[in-house]
Amino acid sequence: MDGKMKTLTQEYIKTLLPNRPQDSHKLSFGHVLNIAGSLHYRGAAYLSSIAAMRVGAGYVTLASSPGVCQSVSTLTPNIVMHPLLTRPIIYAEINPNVEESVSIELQSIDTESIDEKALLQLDDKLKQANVISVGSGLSIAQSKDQFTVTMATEDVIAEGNHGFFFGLLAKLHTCQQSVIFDADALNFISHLLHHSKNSHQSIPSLPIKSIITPHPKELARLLNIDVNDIQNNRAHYAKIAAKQFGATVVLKGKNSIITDGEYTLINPTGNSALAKAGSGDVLTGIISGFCAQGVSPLNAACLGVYLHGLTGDLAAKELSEYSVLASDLLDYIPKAIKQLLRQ
Ligand SMILES: NC(=O)C1=CN([C@@H]2O[C@H](COP(=O)(O)OP(=O)(O)OC[C@H]3O[C@@H](n4cnc5c(N)ncnc54)[C@H](OP(=O)(O)O)[C@@H]3O)[C@@H](O)[C@H]2O)[C@@H](O)CC1
Ligand SMILES: Nc1ncnc2c1ncn2[C@@H]1O[C@H](COP(=O)(O)OP(=O)(O)O)[C@@H](O)[C@H]1O
Repeated sequence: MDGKMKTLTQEYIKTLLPNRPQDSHKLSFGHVLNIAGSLHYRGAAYLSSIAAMRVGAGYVTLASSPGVCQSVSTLTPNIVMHPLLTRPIIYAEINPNVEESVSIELQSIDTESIDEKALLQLDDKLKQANVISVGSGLSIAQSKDQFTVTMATEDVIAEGNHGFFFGLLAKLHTCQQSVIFDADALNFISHLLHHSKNSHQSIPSLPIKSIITPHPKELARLLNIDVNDIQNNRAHYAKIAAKQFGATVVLKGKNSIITDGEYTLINPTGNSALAKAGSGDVLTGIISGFCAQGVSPLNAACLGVYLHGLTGDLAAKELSEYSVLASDLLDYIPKAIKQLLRQ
């Protein structure tokens, strides 16, 4: 590939498919550690984990709250669960019937926020995995957004998954494996960069083999610019992000852009069937599954985006662009791979 922007072709994509040696076992095809899901977004953990296995990864571990792990394990026996320590959120409730000075009562509720101590539970898994995906459905909700609080009580308000994520970023910083940052992982980074009270704290740079998969609004948050500017010059801002974060960037949407800052590719596959909640989580799983099999970040991003779009095209042919669900895409991944192999 030269330095100009090229459209991905099926012939080229086929050359990126990893081999399947017969003298092999499950770990020959890689181990994905997927840190995903939260109280409201359990489906994202399922979709991203299964998609990784559907494209050939040999082993997927889902690290999430016990509630998410339980839900996903009822849906599928194929994923290994790593339940993480959670903590209740302390919040203040104001009783309107009494004077405010005496009205604040501390309450606690289990919102499945991951405790910072869970970082210790990840040490071994981070060593075992050869790719880490983080963020699909992780939830950046802070208790402050959910409950009525006063200045006086702000100190005791726990901050959702923010502490856990900040610690994770520090751990991942020196990681040599491919790391895919999706959805709320990107929103956490944006928050740390542009809105955190602690934005004076230096943010660890991303690991050396990072892939970020923003939709346009997520990229707008990361770069702190207007989403319309991004949409009017998608390749330009994707390249800026690649250079700023030292990562391969997948800027999602119709004709997704893939760039590492040097090579820039545009994807021709996909249709409006993919504009359905959860289809981005499927993409993250597909890319991590290819990274697990030893494909480089740029090639895994190209292969993943093309195949995801092709999956949507095949699904729409049978189900219509109206009716495809993100979970249907999982069933069309094998058909899309077979089409690539036939070619
Ligand atoms: N089943 C599950 O468990 C699912 C879980 N999910 C998980 O949910 C979490 C939140 O993810 P999220 O993308 O819904 O929220 P968020 O980043 O706040 O963006 C919302 C706003 O962004 C905009 N916007 C979005 N797309 C855009 C585009 N292409 N181009 C331009 N703008 C775009 C749009 O703003 P508007 O245009 O309305 O101003 C919209 O209101 C995340 O962790 C994800 O993994 C989901 O995958 C769903 C299925
Ligand atoms: N109209 C479209 N044409 C082609 N691809 C699309 C279209 N709409 C969405 N997609 C693709 O679907 C996925 C949506 O991801 P995302 O916006 O993160 O949604 P979610 O968070 O709900 O999963 C991306 O891969 C995007 O490129």
